[in-house]
Amino acid sequence: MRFAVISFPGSNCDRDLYYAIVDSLGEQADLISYTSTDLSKYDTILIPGGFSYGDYLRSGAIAKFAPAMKSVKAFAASGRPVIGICNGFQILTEAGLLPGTLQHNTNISFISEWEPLEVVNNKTPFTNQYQVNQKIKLPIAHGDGNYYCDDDTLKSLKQNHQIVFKYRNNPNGSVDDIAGIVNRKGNVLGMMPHPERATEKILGGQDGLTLFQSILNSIKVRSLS
Ligand SMILES: NC(=O)CC[C@H](N)C(=O)O
Repeated sequence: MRFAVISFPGSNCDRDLYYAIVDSLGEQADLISYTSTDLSKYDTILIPGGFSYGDYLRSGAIAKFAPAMKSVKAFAASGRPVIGICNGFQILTEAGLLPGTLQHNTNISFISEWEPLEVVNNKTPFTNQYQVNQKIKLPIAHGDGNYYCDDDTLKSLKQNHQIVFKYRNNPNGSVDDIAGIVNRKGNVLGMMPHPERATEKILGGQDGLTLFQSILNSIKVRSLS
């Protein structure tokens, strides 16, 4: 299984993701540049956290124009898994691959802490190894994590079971306590918490490793069918 981690100017969680895949999960990964356009040898694309282009204009607003993003869109359209974590989630909403947007946290502060979450939907390629309603704990580290969408979008997110993770103690003002969503097809995930920072006990918890194991499982199941 081969994962691509796309580094943008200002990404700072790309190495954490690489480490999580190679050392914690035991699979192959490449750190690739935002200028790369050939994603053909990868099974999953990971868009890491950080401050791409210094968060100028809005978080993720400039990264959406990076050459790699055209290929990410084609990759997503083919039904293969794409994950955006934190700034990666912001990039995916800006690129139109996920609905809604990420606003400043309601307290206008950068929040860095471990956060209790609930797995709302375990029928996705990213969560199939969790139990439904499982309580987990992952770190967050963001200033713009306040997920917003209009009422119609929220209604359709609920109807299509696109809400995947919820905060149990909403830290940033996100509508409906949303911490992570998938697209309608279910193959693109965006989430503000950092699973890559919770893949070993020594890091404070392993609840993030289950997410990467879920992807492995879904790719294996797909290749058998
Ligand atoms: N850890 C991150 O990815 C930070 C995301 C983002 N730039 C913010 O502060 O909101």
